[in-house]
Amino acid sequence: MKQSDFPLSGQEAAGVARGGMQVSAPAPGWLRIEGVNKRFGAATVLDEITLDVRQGEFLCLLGPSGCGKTTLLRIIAGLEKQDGGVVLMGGRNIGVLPPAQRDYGIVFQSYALFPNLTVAENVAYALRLPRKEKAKRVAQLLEMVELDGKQECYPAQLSGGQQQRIALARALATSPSLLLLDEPLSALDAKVRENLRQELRALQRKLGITAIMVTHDQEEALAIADTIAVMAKGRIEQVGTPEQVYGSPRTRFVADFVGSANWLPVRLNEAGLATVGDISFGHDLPAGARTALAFCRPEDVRVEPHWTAGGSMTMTIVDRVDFLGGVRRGMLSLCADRSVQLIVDVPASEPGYDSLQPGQRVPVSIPPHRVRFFMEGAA
Ligand SMILES: Nc1ncnc2c1ncn2[C@@H]1O[C@H](COP(=O)(O)OP(=O)(O)OP(=O)(O)O)[C@@H](O)[C@H]1O
Repeated sequence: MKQSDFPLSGQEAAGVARGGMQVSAPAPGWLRIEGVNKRFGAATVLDEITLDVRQGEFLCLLGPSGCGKTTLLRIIAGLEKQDGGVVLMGGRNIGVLPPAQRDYGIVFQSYALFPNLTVAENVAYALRLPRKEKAKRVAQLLEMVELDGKQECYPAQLSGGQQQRIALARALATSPSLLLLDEPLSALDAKVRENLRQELRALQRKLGITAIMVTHDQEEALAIADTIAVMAKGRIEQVGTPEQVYGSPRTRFVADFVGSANWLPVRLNEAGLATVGDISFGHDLPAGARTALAFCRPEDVRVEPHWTAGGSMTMTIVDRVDFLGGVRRGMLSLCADRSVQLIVDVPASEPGYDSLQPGQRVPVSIPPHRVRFFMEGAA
């Protein structure tokens, strides 16, 4: 990663200016992916991926279409062969084993159930047990996914959400150590998707199983994961908790992909303070830098009831207001420089904000401690 990819604020900025961040190496995970590469023809799809997953952790691989998430999951599963690097599970090099000898269950977006087999036969597919024990285990698994009584149904007789629960029961049938999930909720409608997401998380916690889920949906990843690995163009941009990747993105890509972002072009004024238009953030930029991009989230911007000149407050013009349910999203521009735009989220239920109208002038403030600086031109 280039030095300029790091956001710069306070101590961090000082650290970078002194010649690079001091990052202590994390302890290797229970599942360790080390230096994994993959090419398809001339295209590099995975570029030196290194990732550690703790036992019992729920990790989401999050990124836009084509960034290599599914390929990485398939390499862990042994459904695709890496060109370089290793995959270790509990210290064992599973990267050289065929899929059947790796200890995992997998769920795909398309359910991948056998249409000509009953629910019970689908769930029991991988079970090598005597008949009676098999029936008992199937009943137990169906109870676990709240589909007891559906043993004799065929997949086509079930809803999408129910079919995905069956696929989950089948993946868990042999009590694997690892659960791999490839966009398992993408084909479902919003309400079913949200319910199943919560149930999946509750079940994963209850069983204590390690889970890796591929998704391109940042809201889903934020809601379900212990840890998110944000990917772009075959590389990992950041690994962190949902709070870390949302609140302290390390690259501009992560800031833009996980949630909405405000980017304000700041420059040093004569007093050495970072300013944009008539706002001053009261921060020094990193040594040597005269310009940077100030980043903050829409909910960090405050619409103020009264105008006070100076500091982190500025007068803006409301260009547009969208009602998004829980929040109203205002698109504003600075009166001092109309080319600088701000996205502002205000709680829809708060009195006063429902009267925000296009063309209106409103004072807003951006608390300096909510702002992070990125070098201009960084990825
Ligand atoms: N078997 C294959 N042969 C050739 N190219 C492939 C193959 N599988 C994947 N790719 C290419 O590799 C890149 C990464 O694909 P991958 O499916 O891993 O991405 P992804 O992040 O999971 O995206 P999506 O969410 O769209 O599936 C894409 O450009 C894809 O077209």
